[in-house]
Amino acid sequence: MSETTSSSCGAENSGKLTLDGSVPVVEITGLWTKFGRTVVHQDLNLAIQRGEILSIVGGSGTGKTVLLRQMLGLEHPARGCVRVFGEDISEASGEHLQQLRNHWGMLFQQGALYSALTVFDNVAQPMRELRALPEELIRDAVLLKMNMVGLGPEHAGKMPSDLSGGMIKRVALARALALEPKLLFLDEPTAGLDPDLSESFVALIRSLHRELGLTVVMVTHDLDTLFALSTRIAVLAEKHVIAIGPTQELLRIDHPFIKQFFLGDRGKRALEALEAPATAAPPASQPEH
Ligand SMILES: Nc1ncnc2c1ncn2[C@@H]1O[C@H](COP(=O)(O)OP(=O)(O)OP(=O)(O)O)[C@@H](O)[C@H]1O
Repeated sequence: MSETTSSSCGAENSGKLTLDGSVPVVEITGLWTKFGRTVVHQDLNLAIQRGEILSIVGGSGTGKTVLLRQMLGLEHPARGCVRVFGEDISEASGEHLQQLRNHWGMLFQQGALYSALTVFDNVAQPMRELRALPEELIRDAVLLKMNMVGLGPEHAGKMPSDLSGGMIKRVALARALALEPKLLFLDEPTAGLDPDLSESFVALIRSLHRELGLTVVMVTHDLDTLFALSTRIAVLAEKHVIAIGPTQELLRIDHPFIKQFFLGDRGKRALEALEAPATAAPPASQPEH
């Protein structure tokens, strides 16, 4: 747990979430995160607008995951303010915090499925936790979510240990979308996938983002995924966001990390691939076996 002193957004929570885009979906101002004497974030500012795919990049240990954890209310600011849907996340508790959580989905790096539950039960789990939905409705909703991520009903009874890496990601994504969130957090969404699976998963995220009008916050080291999906990229260095903007704008910034990250060999290759004519990627909804 990060060290907590005085987080402050300057005003009390209204108890109502602002989902209409009239305020940023996530708004971080003057954030400090500390672990003992280690300062991870220092006066960090970041605003994420409705509908964008905002990616956070930075060197190893620069605090990307901790920043995601701040947005999820899993870490506390030492100073500063983290608002999600207009509400101070560190002041939200109980039902209010649960209400906030119901409006976002999180895809963890390893998929993080419950190994003892079937595909169906994994996707159903957030709906069952609400304790308000009848089982017939859950059944239909689970099959719908599975279909959205390209998984047919024949996969419903499988256990996570029977699934390929790509299928695990799809099930985890279906679970993240179970409660029809407005905001989706992705932590290394394509880690561990081979290039073809990675490409089809990126296509899936892109089409769901468009169809569902999602706001997406992503951390990724994979430059192909980064360039293919991001509408804006926030660069974390020197304990704060040193630059934010679309890829082409960042390429013009004269900063050693940005130059090395975007215009190093890997960056150049990924940018060239992006500019090359699109190859025939499998349709996003194509079932995976
Ligand atoms: N619970 C914790 N206690 C103490 N220090 C922590 C804790 N969590 C993270 N840190 C430290 O905070 C810093 C940022 O960690 P974080 O995991 O956010 O980095 P990252 O940018 O995601 O790195 P990577 O790209 O390597 O995954 C690191 O120095 C890490 O050791």
